Amino acid sequence: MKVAKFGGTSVASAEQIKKVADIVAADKERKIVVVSAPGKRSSADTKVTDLLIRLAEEALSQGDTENALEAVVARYSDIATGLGLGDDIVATIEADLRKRLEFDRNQPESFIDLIKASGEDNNAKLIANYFQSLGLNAVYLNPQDAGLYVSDEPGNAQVLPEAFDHLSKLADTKEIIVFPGFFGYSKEGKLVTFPRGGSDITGSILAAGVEAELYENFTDVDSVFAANPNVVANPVKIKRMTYREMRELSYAGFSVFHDEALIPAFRKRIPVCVKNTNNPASSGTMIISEREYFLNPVIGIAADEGFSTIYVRKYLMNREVGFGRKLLQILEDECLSYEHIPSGIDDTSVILRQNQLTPEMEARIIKRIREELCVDDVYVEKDFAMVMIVGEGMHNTVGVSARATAALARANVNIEMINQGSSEVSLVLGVHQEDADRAVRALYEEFFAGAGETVQ
Ligand SMILES: Nc1ncnc2c1ncn2[C@@H]1O[C@H](COP(=O)(O)OP(=O)(O)O)[C@@H](O)[C@H]1O
Ligand SMILES: N[C@@H](CC(=O)OP(=O)(O)O)C(=O)O
Repeated sequence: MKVAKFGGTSVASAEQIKKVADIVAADKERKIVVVSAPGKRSSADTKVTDLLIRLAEEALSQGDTENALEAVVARYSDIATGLGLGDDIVATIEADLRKRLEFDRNQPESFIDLIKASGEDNNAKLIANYFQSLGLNAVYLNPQDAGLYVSDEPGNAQVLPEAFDHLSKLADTKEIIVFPGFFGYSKEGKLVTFPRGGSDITGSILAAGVEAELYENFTDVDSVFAANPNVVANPVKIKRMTYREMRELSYAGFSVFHDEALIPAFRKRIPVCVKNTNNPASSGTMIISEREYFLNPVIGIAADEGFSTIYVRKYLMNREVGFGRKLLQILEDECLSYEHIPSGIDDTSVILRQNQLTPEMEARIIKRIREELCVDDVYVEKDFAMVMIVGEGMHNTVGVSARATAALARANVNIEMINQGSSEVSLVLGVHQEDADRAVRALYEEFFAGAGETVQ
């Protein structure tokens, strides 16, 4: 059995959904089909998920929900017409949305989750309906009925271990199951969404649950490339990569596959294949446990923006037992997660996602660190990007860091931070945000110039 997930671009229009049906019908092993909400039809378009967030926010601020609701219904109506489906399905979708808008708004985050998850839920119903109209033996399945239980963290759900047992029962299905991505239910029956882009996570959880032979992730590019194609022109295609290479690269900015989606597939050793809905004949990228890496020590270069550094200096920090624990305790008290902690003798920098630091939070953290840890200096610097060079071959190849730093020097990019060693497969370079694209291009040129069309 294969689990096939189709991303927002693959289900953005009737034309795209017809391609999805062809792909599903072409292989009888494709028994579980996970779908996203309709995504962008062009770069200027708006994803249905974003239209739904707007709708939820209008409702919460007692604004004009009718226009916002119309914009969502119009997307489904266009799709239904293009697929030759009757008006019933659109009426069902509109009624569903109106019903959701009546739910309790006292917990705004849960209310937003309920509205935004309707994008996937209604699309799955519509696509199941379309498959049936083609004579395919297909059914829509709701995540609650399937037992996809998750933690009650709105917009940030994590799968609960018992979900896998429930989902394993789907392995016997005779029908093609059309399953909405992006959300599950808490044990108390509350709908909770995964982080944005989380339909990839649903697909991986299902693939692990049924122990699929393959998890296919259909998107709008022929493969994972060695660098973001929006930054580097015609980057080389990656044929094979390991779970940990993909996890590091997607964490660091390869938005083609969600970084949290690797873990369920990895634990059950389910191979993942990233493929193109617009060109299914192309072999795509296989993500597997191990690969040979004699061709190039590096497999990809990614960059992600929006990081801040809390810089702390205290003379004799190295001798103060418990300093690191106390510093991290302050972050824990304030519910802040961090990404890296490069340290010197008398200094340490805590790098964290900037979106966690409101001005009030920043002022409170600085005050607490200064007063409770009696430091000589503490301040926050903003707008950093983390550039990550990733490859299984890096740890036993001499000179990767030297090549990387020399390439950045030639491109006149100042390196603010280097973190190497904790991960065997990556090197992280902190640079100013405005230098990030230049850094990626310089590193790509250094490691991939003349590499041909594909790597590994
Ligand atoms: N290294 C990369 N390789 C391939 N695509 C990438 C990479 N980095 C970023 N992307 C972007 O990811 C996009 C696909 O992801 P996404 O838009 O989330 O697709 P979907 O709608 O299928 O979920 C591609 O169109 C491409 O612009
Ligand atoms: N629709 C959700 C979940 C998702 O995975 O979408 P996509 O497949 O378009 O990345 C989002 O936009 O976040």
